[in-house]
Amino acid sequence: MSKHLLEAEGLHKVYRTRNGTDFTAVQNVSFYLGQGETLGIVGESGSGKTTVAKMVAGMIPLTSGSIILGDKALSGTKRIRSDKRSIQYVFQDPVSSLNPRWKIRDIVAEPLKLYFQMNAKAIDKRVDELLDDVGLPREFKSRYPGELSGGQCQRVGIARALAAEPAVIVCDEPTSALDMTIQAQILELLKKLQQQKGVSYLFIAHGLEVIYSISHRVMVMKAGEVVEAGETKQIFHDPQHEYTRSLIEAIPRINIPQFQ
Ligand SMILES: Nc1ncnc2c1ncn2[C@@H]1O[C@H](COP(=O)(O)OP(=O)(O)OP(=O)(O)O)[C@@H](O)[C@H]1O
Repeated sequence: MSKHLLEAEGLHKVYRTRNGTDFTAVQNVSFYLGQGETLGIVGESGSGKTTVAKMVAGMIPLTSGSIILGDKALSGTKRIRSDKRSIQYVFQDPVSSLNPRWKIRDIVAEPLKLYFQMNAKAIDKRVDELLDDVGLPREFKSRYPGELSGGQCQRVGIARALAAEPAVIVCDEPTSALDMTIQAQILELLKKLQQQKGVSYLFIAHGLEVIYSISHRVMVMKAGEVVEAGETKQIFHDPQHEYTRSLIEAIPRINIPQFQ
């Protein structure tokens, strides 16, 4: 049995590019995630964050390395249903991550049908509860994604992830397509849901300011490697690496009043 809920060891990803050459996107990345904890993964564009996130979620194969959830080693992409259920993904673009031809009811009900034996009445009740959980009116059930704002679509994406009752939700820049006020509301919602349900987040972000308030620990990536990892406060107040310092300097101070 592993010590933590999730342990990733020596993750390595080599992509075969279109011109037939190999490109190493992620090298020797290791981290752990405790139950009810948030690990923020931060780094500039192309640093390998999404590649790590997708390997953890079983969406792309690992070139090498291991991922252990609880006491179980997870295979790359050929995961059994219960392992797929345990790690859910919230995407960066809330609108395009939802099927435009499906009503909100059907989108949120999909994991319920896939993972749990529930009758139609129970599904309807659970969809209502999930919409309540993410702060959306129940009437939205009969709407389509195109009739909702970006922030509302992201709430639907979160409800869909929660429907699977996962141990871990990978949040891949879930607020970067949203404006500042909506960003803050979604972060608050994710924090509230974590307190209520004890779910763990792997939270990907470009900049440190987004993850300051939500992450217990932070892992900084650059060019496919981890340059620094530690408690959020330590990373902000006593960064050890020049690259981390440059990310901190890039933050407009007004965005994180607690940090001043
Ligand atoms: N399918 C692929 N084939 C080839 N190279 C890829 C593929 N997917 C990603 N890459 C490359 O791997 C590197 C890491 O990409 P990744 O998307 O993981 O970075 P990221 O840190 O999430 O970036 P962003 O913040 O822009 O999403 C990049 O150089 C990217 O071009």
